Amino acid sequence: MRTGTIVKTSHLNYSFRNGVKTLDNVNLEVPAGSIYGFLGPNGAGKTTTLRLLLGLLKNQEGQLEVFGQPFGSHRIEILKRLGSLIEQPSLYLHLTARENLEIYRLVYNVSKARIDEVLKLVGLESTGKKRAKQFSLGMRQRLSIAIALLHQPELLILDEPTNGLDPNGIIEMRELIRKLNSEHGTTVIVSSHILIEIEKMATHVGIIHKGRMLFQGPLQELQQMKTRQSLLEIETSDNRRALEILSRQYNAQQTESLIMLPYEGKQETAVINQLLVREGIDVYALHPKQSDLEQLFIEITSDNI
Ligand SMILES: Nc1ncnc2c1ncn2[C@@H]1O[C@H](COP(=O)(O)OP(=O)(O)OP(=O)(O)O)[C@@H](O)[C@H]1O
Repeated sequence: MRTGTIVKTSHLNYSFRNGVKTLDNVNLEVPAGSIYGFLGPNGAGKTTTLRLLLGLLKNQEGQLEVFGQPFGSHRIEILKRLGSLIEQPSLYLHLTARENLEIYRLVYNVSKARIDEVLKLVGLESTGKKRAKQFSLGMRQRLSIAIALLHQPELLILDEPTNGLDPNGIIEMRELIRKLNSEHGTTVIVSSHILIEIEKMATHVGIIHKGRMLFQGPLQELQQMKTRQSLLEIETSDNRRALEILSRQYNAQQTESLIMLPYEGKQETAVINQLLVREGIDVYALHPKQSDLEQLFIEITSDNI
């Protein structure tokens, strides 16, 4: 298995014709052997980034490296080593899974035996004479992945592979991704707009929002950040004394003009206010502060996207 970084982008910028920056300085780093969850709300720029990685869009600005090689000058070599499912799968619906694979086998020039291997890998080995048009969406997705796996790619790029799948289909897709990664050492980049989905399978996470990366790192790091509470910023007539009083009960800290402590909810804010007022301190502001990331989680986990 490869070690190091398998995909690296530096200062990637991209604008469609309207002049709006769809990607703004995107620095992606995908470790070899990882399941890299590429997370962001709809329209964040995930597909655009992945299309650039596959050469489906012409790079405008910044560097793209895959397998340690610059994409521009090594396009064909790179594409031979990766597989992808980025648009609707193009399957022959009147053909069986095996027949579909047979067509692509000839395109990729791989052995017949590989068809059995990939069918087994994606769990479609017993679909027999069933035609693809009789398949569920999940089965079609898995057949598309089987096609993408025919040439044994080291890197698999999947754009929202669970979109439209039923709960069972989602679980099967997740298990397939995990298996490919753990048993075959395939590095997988998988995009999604659903935080819990990424948390269930990714080893590393990149979060993109409005074309900008807000977080990138191991999943554990993200989880630590998530549990970190928001801060309550307090401004008073006498911050020095207020700090003294609050420090008796809270983990309070002072910056130049503010006191900050972990935000625990509105009720707690009222208690803090009373405490200070009782001590004769005027409270000018009590302001819960949300980080960009926390705001993003709210957007990602809200139902309306
Ligand atoms: N061909 C295009 N021409 C103009 N604007 C585009 C085009 N493709 C995408 N966009 C815009 O670029 C932005 C990013 O789109 P992109 O498809 O990369 O987002 P995404 O994160 O993959 O979200 P989704 O899951 O909705 O596809 C969006 O505002 C989208 O409307």
